[in-house]
Amino acid sequence: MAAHDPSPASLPLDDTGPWLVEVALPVPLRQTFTYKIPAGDINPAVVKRGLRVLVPFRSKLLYGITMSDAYQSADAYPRTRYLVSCDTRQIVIAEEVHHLLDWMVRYYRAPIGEAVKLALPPGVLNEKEIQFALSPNGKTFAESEAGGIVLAQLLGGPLTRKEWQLKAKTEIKLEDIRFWEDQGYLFIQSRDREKESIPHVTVVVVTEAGRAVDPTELGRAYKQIELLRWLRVRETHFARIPEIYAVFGSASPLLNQLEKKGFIERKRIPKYELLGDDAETTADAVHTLTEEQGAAFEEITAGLDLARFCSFLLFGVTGAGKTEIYLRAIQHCLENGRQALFLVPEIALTPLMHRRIRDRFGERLAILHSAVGMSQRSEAWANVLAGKVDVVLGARSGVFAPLPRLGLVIVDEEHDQSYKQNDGIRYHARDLALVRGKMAEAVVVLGSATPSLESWQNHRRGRHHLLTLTKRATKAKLPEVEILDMRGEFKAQRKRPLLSRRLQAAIGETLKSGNQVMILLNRRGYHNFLLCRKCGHVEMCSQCEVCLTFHRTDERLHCHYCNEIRPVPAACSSCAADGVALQFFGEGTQQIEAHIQELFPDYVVDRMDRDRLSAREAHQKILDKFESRQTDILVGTQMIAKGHDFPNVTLVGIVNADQGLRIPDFRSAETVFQLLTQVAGRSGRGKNPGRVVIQTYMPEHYCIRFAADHDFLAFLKKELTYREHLFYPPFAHMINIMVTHKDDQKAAQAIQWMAAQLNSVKQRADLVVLGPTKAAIGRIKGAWRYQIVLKSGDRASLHGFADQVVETCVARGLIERPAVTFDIDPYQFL
Ligand SMILES: Nc1ncnc2c1ncn2[C@@H]1O[C@H](COP(=O)(O)OP(=O)(O)OP(=O)(O)O)[C@@H](O)[C@H]1O
Ligand SMILES: [Zn+2]
Repeated sequence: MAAHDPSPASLPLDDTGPWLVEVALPVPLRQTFTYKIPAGDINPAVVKRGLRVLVPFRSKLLYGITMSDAYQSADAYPRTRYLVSCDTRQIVIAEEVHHLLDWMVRYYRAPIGEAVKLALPPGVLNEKEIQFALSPNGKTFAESEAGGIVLAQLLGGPLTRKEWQLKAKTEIKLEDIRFWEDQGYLFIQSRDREKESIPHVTVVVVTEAGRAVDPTELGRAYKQIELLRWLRVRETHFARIPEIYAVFGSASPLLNQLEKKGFIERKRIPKYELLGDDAETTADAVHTLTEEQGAAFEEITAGLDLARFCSFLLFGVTGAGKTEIYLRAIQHCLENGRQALFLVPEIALTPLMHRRIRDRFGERLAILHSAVGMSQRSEAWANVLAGKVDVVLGARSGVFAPLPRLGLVIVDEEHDQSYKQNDGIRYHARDLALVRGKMAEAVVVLGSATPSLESWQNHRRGRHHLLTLTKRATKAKLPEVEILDMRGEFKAQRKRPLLSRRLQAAIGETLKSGNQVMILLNRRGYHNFLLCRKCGHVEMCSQCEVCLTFHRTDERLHCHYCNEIRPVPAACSSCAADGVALQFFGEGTQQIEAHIQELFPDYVVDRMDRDRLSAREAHQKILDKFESRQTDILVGTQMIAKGHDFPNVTLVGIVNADQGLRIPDFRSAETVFQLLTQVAGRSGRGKNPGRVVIQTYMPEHYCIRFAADHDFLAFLKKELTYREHLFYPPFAHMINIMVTHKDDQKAAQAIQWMAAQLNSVKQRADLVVLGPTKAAIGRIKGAWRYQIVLKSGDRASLHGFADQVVETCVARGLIERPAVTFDIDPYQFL
C-alpha cells in the first residue's frame, strides 16, 4: 500500500481526526450512517456527495449513496467502519436532485435511503447483485503460490460473497476484500441478473452523415441514392430490414456499401419502439395551432422566456390538443438552451403519445419507462446522467430525473391519482414537480380536462395561471351523452342486466357503421364475490379483510390485495351448506367481455385491465391492435380512459357508472366525475360524431349529470361547496397516520394512545381528529390496520403535532417506528 501515490489534489492527513462521509443506505431508517474513508487508499478529495459506495452494514455489504462530501472530525465514534469501495467515476445523484430529495424527506417524513432509491436507476442499490471478480492482475496473483486458497475460488468466474464463502468454506472478511481491491486484484461489480426479455429488432438508421450528404455525391450509385433518399424521407429515419427488402429486393449489398460509407447503421432497438411504424403511421403532422391553443402557447413561452418559476393550469376539454401545446413548449424550452421533463400517469398506457414525442425529439429524448427491461432503463438513466438528452419522458418517479438545466416541467393529466404513490414513500409527483420547478426556476404546466380540486384551488389562490381550451382542436364536437337509468331496465328485463337494451343496440349500430367501441367497467375479474345464500357468508381472503373475486381465466378465487388464489370451495366454508347454496354476484371486466363476445360473435373483442399486465408488452399490444382496427370492441377498467386518441371510436359505453360512488372516500364524486369525463372524451375524436351511454342506478347524482353535460365548472362549484362545508381538502390539510401490525392488540393500543394525545391538544391546534378506527380494510397481508385521520387549516402545526405524537409513542415503546406510516396529503383511506 506504500506504493500508493498521493496525487497533488489529495487532502492532507492531519491530526484533526479521520476522514468521514455520510451515507444513505436502502434501509427503512430515517438517518444517514457515518463511515470512515480509508484515506491512504481512497483520496478524500474525490469523495463527493452523490457517489455510490459499498459499505459493511451489520453483517452484510450494502450499496449506498454518499450524502456529504468527505469531512474530517476528531470525535468520530471509535468503532465507525470503513467504506469498502467508492465509485468516484460518476455522481449518480445530481445536486439538484439532492435538493428535491431533502425536501421530500422532510415533508413526507421519509427514510432517506428509500428516498434515494427512487432517484436512482433500478438495481443500483441492489445488494443481491454484488459480485466479486478477479482483474487480470488478480488472476495472475491468484494462480501464483502467494495467491492463497480464498482468492483462487474466483478463478472460475465472479461470485457473490455468499457463493464465495461457500466455495472457500470460510468467512471472507471485509478487510480482506478491501485489501485485494486496493491491490487492484478484485473488482466489485453488479450482477445484471435480468435476462434480456424484451424482444429486439434490427433496424437500419440514417446517420448524421447520411442525413447531411448531398446524394449526388454518390455519383452513379443510383440504387444507393434511391435507398438513402427513401430512408431519409421517412419520419423516423429508420426502417426494418424486411421493409427494405420489400421495396428494393435483395438489398444486402446496397446496405453494406452505404454502411461502409458511414451513411447508415444497423441498430438493435426494442420492438416496442416500433409500435405501429409498420402500420401506415398516423402521420403526426405539425398542426397549425387553433386560436385557443395559440393563446395558451404564447403565455407559456412568455413564461419560458422569463426563465423564472411560474406555473400554469392548462384546462382543456378532452381532445383540445393539449399535447401539441406541450410539444411546442418543449421545443421552445430547448431553443432557450434548457431541458424539459414530461410526466405522464403511466407510460405503458400511452404508446401513442410516446411515439409522437419520440418522433419530435428523437435522440434528445430519454424514456424512463418501468415497463421495459432493467438494462434499458439503466441505459436511459445513464444517458440522462451523462447529459446526452434534453427531454425526459417519465411517469411518477421521472420527477427525479437528473436534469441540471431544467426549464420546463409538464404534468399531463395532472388530476390522475397514479401520481400519488400509495406505498413506501407516499409522495405526490405533481406536488414534487411544482417543488422541483420552483427550485430550478422553471415553468410548470399542469394539464387536464378535469383538473383536481387542489390545483383548481391553487389557481384561485393566485398560484397557477389558468389557460383554457374550450373546443376540440379537430373541430370535432364533444360527444352526445345519454344517461341510462338501470332501475327501469331492471324492471323491464326482470333481472339485473349487464347491458341495457339501448347500449346493446348502440354497439350494434356502431359496429355496422364500421366504427369502434370502448366499454368501461372499473372492476376486474369475472364475479365480485361468492355468497352462501343459506348463511350469508361471503368467501374472504385469509390474509386480508376483503372478499375474493372469481376469475374465469383460471376458474379460481383471487384476492386483489395480496394475490392469494384459491379454488372455488365445494361447500360453504362457514355453514358447510353444499355448493348449490353458493352463488356468484357482481360483474367484472372478464364477464362483460364474454357477454359482449356472445352478443357480437362476428366482431373482435379485447380486454385491458391489471390482470393482463403479466406480459410486459401486453398493454401496448392491446392498444396497438385497437389502433390498427384489428379489434372492434375494447373492454377495460380505468386504464382505457387515459388520454387515448383513437379517431374511429364513436361509442363509449360505461357500465355501472356509480360503482365508485359507493367507496367511503370524500373524493369519490371527484374521481367518478373525472373517470366518466375522461372515458367519454375518447368518443368522437375523429371525423364522425361520437356518443356515450352511461348506465347507472344513480342517474340523478350530480357528478353523473355534470359529466354527461361536459360541465366541469358546474361540478367544481358544487363539489367545492361540499368540501368547504365539510372541511376537506383543498380547504383542509390532512394526514393519515396508520399503524399496522401482525399483533392486533399492539396496533390497537398504540393508535388509541396516539388518539388520546392528539385529542388533548386539539383545541389549541385547530386540529380535527377523525378516529381512531380500524381501517375500512381491517387487515391486509396478515397485518392489522388502524388509522387516525387528522385535518387542520394550518399545515405546519398539523405536521408538527403528528410528528410529536408518533415520536413519543415510539419512545415509550408502544410500537416500533416501521409499524407507523404517515400518509401526508392522503388519497387512499381504505
Ligand atoms: N391545431 C390542431 N389542428 C388540428 N388538429 C389538432 C390540432 N392540435 C391537435 N390536434 C389533434 O387533435 C387530437 C387531440 O389532441 P390531444 O390528444 O392532444 O388532445 P388532449 O387535449 O390531450 O385530449 P385528452 O385530454 O382527451 O387527452 C389529436 O389527434 C391531435 O393530432
Ligand atoms: Zn388477500
